[in-house]
Amino acid sequence: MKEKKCCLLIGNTRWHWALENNNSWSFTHTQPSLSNLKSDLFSICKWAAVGPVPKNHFLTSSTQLKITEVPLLKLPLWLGIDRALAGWQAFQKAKAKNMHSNGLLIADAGTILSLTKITSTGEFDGGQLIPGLRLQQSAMANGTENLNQITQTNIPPEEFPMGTEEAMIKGSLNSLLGTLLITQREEKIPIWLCGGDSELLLEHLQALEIDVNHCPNLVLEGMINLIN
Ligand SMILES: Nc1ncnc2c1ncn2[C@@H]1O[C@H](COP(=O)(O)OP(=O)(O)OP(=O)(O)O)[C@@H](O)[C@H]1O
Ligand SMILES: CC(C)(CO)[C@@H](O)C(=O)NCCC(=O)O
Repeated sequence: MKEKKCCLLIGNTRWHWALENNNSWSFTHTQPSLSNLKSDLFSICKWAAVGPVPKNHFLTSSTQLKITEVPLLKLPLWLGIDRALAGWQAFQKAKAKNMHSNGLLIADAGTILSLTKITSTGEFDGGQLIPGLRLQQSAMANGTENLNQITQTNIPPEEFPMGTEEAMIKGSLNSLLGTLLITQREEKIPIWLCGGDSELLLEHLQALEIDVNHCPNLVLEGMINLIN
C-alpha cells in the first residue's frame, strides 16, 4: 500500500513537491520529469499546474486543485493557481499573527515574480507581474547579438560592474529588489516572500533593511492547508 501523501505544483521552470511522512511535510523541487510521478511510496492526493502538464495517467482531473476551491474572495477564474494558493496561505498565516489589518502582499519569486495583493478581509486586490531573475537574464541573451547566457551564480559585490555578465546579473537582481523596495515604500503592508529566488532576494532585502516574511514554500503549504 502507498502510505505517503504527496502534493505537486507544476511550475513553469520546476516541479514542486510536498511529501508527508509521519505527520510532517517535506518540500523538494525537481526538474520536470514524468518518471518522478511513478512511485510505490506515495500517491498524489492533490496537484495543480501553471506550467505545461505532460500527457500521463497519474495526474487526474479528480485530484486537480481548481481555483474555485481556494477560499479567497473575488478571485478571478483566470488567476494563476500558484498566486491564489500563496495568497490564501499568507492570509491564514497573517491572520494567525494578527498581521492582516492593512492587507498583505505576496511576492512569489519564480520564473515570473508575481506580486499579489490581498485585502484585510481576504479579497484578491490585484497585482503585478515581472520577469523573474533567470528569465530576465535569458531574455537579454536571446534578444541581443552581444549578450550571452549567464554562466555563473555569483552576485557581483560592486554596484556597477565592469564585466558584461556581471552587469547583467546585477541589473536583473536590482530590478527585482527595486520592485520590492518601491512596493514596500508605497503600500506599507507586510510582504510575504516565496519562490525559487526568495532566499537570494531575502539576503539582499535584509541588507537594505527591508522587512519581509520569508516562507519559501507558501504555495505548497496552501495546498496542504486545503487538503487537511
Ligand atoms: N535548481 C534550480 N533550477 C532552476 N531555477 C532555480 C534553481 N534554483 C533556484 N532557481 C531560481 O528559481 C527561479 C525559478 O523559481 P521556481 O523554480 O520557483 O519557478 P517556477 O517553477 O516557475 O515556479 P512558479 O511557477 O510557482 O513560479 C529562477 O529565477 C532561478 O533563478
Ligand atoms: C503569472 C504566473 C505565470 C506566475 O507563476 C502564473 O500565476 C499564471 O500563469 N497566471 C495566470 C495569469 C494571472 O495570474 O493573472
